[in-house]
Amino acid sequence: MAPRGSGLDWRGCALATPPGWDWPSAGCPPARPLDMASQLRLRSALALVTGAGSGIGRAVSVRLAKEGATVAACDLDRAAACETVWLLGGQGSEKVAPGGAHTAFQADVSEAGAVRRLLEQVQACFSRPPSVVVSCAGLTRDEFLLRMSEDDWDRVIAVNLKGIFLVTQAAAQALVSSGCRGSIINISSIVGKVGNVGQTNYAASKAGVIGLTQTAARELGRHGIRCNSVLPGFITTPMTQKVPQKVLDKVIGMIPMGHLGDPEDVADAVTFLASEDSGYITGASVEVTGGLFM
Ligand SMILES: CCCCCCCCCCCCCC(=O)CC(=O)SCCNC(=O)CCNC(=O)[C@H](O)C(C)(C)COP(=O)(O)OP(=O)(O)OC[C@H]1O[C@@H](n2cnc3c(N)ncnc32)[C@H](O)[C@@H]1OP(=O)(O)O
Ligand SMILES: NC(=O)C1=CN([C@@H]2O[C@H](COP(=O)(O)OP(=O)(O)OC[C@H]3O[C@@H](n4cnc5c(N)ncnc54)[C@H](O)[C@@H]3O)[C@@H](O)[C@H]2O)C=CC1
Repeated sequence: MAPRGSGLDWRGCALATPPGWDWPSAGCPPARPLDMASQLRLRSALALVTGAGSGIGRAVSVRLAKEGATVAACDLDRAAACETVWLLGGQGSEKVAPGGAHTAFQADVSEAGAVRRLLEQVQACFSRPPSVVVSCAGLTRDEFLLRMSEDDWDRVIAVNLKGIFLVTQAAAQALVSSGCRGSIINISSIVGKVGNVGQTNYAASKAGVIGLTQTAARELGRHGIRCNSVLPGFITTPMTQKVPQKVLDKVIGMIPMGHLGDPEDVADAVTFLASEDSGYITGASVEVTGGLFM
């Protein structure tokens, strides 16, 4: 906590003051009463993160935990989810998880039964539904339209769109039946807004996520459940490693901020939407793109 009269705000950032100005200790503006506990915007939250085993989902898990949330880290890849929990300092897997510890779960979000079991396991482990739900699980199967297979279309839609439908529905059902408020954040993509060569399947799935989330926001607002989409641009993760270098070189030149984003850039936006700092925001699409395709 910044001492009174230090010219620093409640976060310890320098206040914009005229040169030579010295905050009179009695006269400085009331800093937001802040102790360590109130710095933790999510200290009472249970957060379910899908796709938590890599890239953006892992960064989201780390950031939410830093803000005090208990994280249920879910991934198709159990080992990757456990590695994320280890990074958070948690011990468990759903078999031995002590209540409250960060915990790893395995599920294929494209399968209805797996998602139903996931929400059952999370509630059995923590005796409550997750009040923060972040759907990061996703994949690409890029190909030109003229050559794209039905399987490439089906798998991308199943994971990226149906998976978010299943997780959003199961989480909302648990929250509504328990009378709990919540914040659901679905990871779309700027591709869902503008399309992209080689991604008819992926673009359709991500555009669908936006419409799904806006509709969920309309239906769930009355229950105190907010639903928002985040639309990242090119973010450095294993997913973008597959992009041909010549395409990557071209797109970097199109980004007003001149560089690719990091998973932590997305995690910061997600954490804002998860917290009460965004308490009157629902149905929004938040672009984290460095200005690409603004
Ligand atoms: C003028 C360039 C503008 C680039 C704009 C790109 C904007 C993308 C923003 C995305 C931000 C969010 C990303 C996200 O949500 C996470 C992801 O989805 S990461 C994966 C993104 N995927 C792609 O961008 C597709 C990349 N392309 C490919 O994987 C392969 O090209 C493909 C499998 C589709 C076909 O492979 P192949 O048959 O081997 O053809 P080439 O690779 O040789 O390409 C032929 C030709 O087409 C050009 N090209 C390919 N992809 C793109 C593209 N996305 N945008 C523009 N041009 C593309 C490629 O450069 C070649 O051009 P030549 O002039 O013939 O060299
Ligand atoms: N990296 C980027 O530039 C961008 C990524 N996104 C989106 O962000 C999300 C996370 O992507 P990244 O972290 O970059 O990718 P990533 O490939 O690093 O991580 C994706 C994670 O999802 C998991 N997953 C895949 N299919 C699953 C399934 N059926 N069930 C459960 N988990 C599954 C994978 O195991 C992996 O751990 C995705 O939805 C992606 O579409 C959106 C815009 C840009």
